[in-house]
Amino acid sequence: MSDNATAARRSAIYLLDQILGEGRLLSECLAAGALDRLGPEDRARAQRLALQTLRGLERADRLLDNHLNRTPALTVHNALRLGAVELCHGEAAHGVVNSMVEIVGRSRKHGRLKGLVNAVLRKVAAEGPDAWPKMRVPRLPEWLRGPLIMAWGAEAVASMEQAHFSGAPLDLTLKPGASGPGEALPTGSMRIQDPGQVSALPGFDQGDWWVQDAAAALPVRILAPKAGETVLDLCAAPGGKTLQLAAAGAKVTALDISDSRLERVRENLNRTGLKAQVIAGDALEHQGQYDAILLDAPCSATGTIRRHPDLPFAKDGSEFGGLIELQAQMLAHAWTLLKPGGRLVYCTCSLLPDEGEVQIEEALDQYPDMSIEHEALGVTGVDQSWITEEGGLRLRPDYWVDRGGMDGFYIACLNKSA
Ligand SMILES: C[S@@+](CC[C@H](N)C(=O)[O-])C[C@H]1O[C@@H](n2cnc3c(N)ncnc32)[C@H](O)[C@@H]1O
Repeated sequence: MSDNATAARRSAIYLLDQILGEGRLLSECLAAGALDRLGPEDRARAQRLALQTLRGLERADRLLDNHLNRTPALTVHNALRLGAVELCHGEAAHGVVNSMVEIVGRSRKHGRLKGLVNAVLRKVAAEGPDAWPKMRVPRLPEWLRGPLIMAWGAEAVASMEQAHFSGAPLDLTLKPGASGPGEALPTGSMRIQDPGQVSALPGFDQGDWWVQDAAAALPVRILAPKAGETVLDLCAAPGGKTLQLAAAGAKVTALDISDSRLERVRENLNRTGLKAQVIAGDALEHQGQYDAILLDAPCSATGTIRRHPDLPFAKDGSEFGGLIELQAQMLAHAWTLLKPGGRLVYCTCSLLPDEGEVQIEEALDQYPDMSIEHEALGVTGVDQSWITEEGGLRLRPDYWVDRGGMDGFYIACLNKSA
């Protein structure tokens, strides 16, 4: 057992404690420096272990429940969960068990439970790997499952859960004229199933491409920015869509309320050699007049659970009402910034109709100068069956299932009468 492997496991358990105990997102833990003590390889390993454990948490708990009389303290439970998941993914039993026994044994508070950890994990090592593939696909928590079944039906939600459990490949958006690694998807993105270290892929240093889910690349393809147009990217960070707008030759204003997240936009612009005016500010206070606007509004992010399996555990849906209200306010203000005859793409990486279809239905009722631009959805690779009644695009994680799915998104292109 290497010290590094144990260090990565200890950090993975810390992440699980934060996510499952404190309701913090993985991204928040990372921003707070949770893995700063580790080298790049162990940092990647700790994240991978935590995410893998969250994807398989329901199965791990079922296996562990057979051998636990009562639920142990959270951090010990998380060590057992991580151990169970690793064992069921084929990791060598002695390495996993010894590592978890060492980690728990060193804890001043829980050290006496190392015997329990040893005994339980040995039992899981004996029976878990056979049982694992026969267990049901882990389900979303009820606070999210219920509304999604109401919206899409039980069968669709089961398919989404399968997609969440499978995780996500890496998608890239190419700079116009550049080439990049991977398999070309129907919409033009490139897909790599097992990418390894992203910065080591060909073309990264040259800025030939950037990481962006294939679904997340569609809003800008639908907006179809033209060279020289003034385009406002109202919620820009970390900047995948800003890069697409800039690469099309538009004069881009990239605004976001979070200066720290805008740092990522600046880094991405530098690496790719693309240009945009970057502004830290509140979308609701911004002024100006633009030919086109992209409003990628803050949302529940429930469309990104394939990549962020921490989300259903860290959240409970209590902030959704506030987000839905904010989206409506942002759309109202963005509409005042759009020149007559201009177009606005509204999108959210959400699976909830209240953050997508319903927002646009209500806006179309409310604004006499707003209409849907149906032709905008005629983008290469867009399946006609994804088009919704009001004329938007509904993307789901269980679409393109044979290729590895896509993020859930809602996208609509709105025209302002001249
Ligand atoms: C869905 S993310 C945007 C993703 C981005 N468009 C991309 O493609 O990389 C939503 C963003 O909205 C920003 N945001 C939240 N409230 C805001 C506000 N009042 N004004 C401007 N930006 C805001 C968040 O900081 C976050 O970066």
